[in-house]
Amino acid sequence: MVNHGVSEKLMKEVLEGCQEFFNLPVEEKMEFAGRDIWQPIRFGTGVDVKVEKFFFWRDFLKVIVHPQFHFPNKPEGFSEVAGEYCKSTRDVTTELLKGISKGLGLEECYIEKKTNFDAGFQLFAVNLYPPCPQPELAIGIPAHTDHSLLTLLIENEIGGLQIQHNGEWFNVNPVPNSFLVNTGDHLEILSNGRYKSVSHRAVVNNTATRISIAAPHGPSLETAVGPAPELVDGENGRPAIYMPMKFKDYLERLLEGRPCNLDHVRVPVAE
Ligand SMILES: O=C(O)CCC(=O)C(=O)O
Ligand SMILES: [Fe+2]
Repeated sequence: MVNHGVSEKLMKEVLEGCQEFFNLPVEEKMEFAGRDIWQPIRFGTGVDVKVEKFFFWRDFLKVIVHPQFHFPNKPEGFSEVAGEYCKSTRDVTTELLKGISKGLGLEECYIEKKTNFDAGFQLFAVNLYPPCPQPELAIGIPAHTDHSLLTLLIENEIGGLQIQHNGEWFNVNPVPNSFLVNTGDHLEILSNGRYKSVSHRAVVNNTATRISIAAPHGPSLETAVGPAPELVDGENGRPAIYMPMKFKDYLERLLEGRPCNLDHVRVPVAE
């Protein structure tokens, strides 16, 4: 997505801030280490975690930035830049959700209202993928779908993101100053399958460090989103294909590490 109104300067500054954060001494970053997904600021280093035959070749920083804004207090000035950036992605997402609501034949604020978006759960999730000597033996992030309604992603100019379409993987080439918008599980649920949650992954390379910042925007934690009744018509072959689940519970299921969380809420199809 281009012409989104977020300044090139802000995007550059936030990427630089992330680089400076990862450049901090390990001890300082480890102050934020943790496994609890509800910890507001969480740093992790995945380089030595073994998953089947592959290694997760990335470090990450995950921060809960909405409904309450949290942020590491270093490097200096990073929190202010990130605060402005998070607000900008929220504004862009709100506009997109309005357009999507209208496109589905619903009232403009439909998705915002149904998901209690004003109190929506938003993360600032940064991934740093260092060069990997044997990229074919590692993965940055394995195939997954995002839990959100929409995720806005920016990256430095090093490719690595791939999306799956009809069973095949395609490279997403970085377009400067653009957002890559991924549709997430909750848009698929709310639209009763009209929007598909995109399966994606990140691969690594042996030459350059890649940084990506994902901004997943979701419903409020207390809201259970189900298919919009307006988009369900059981008698005409469009039954509800998902069941509502409170977003907080949905996120907790992520801990089970299933590749596709939508399976938890799919309505079983009668034989
Ligand atoms: O690094 C990327 O491009 C993908 C990141 C991602 O999918 C995520 O953080 O959910
Ligand atoms: Fe993702």
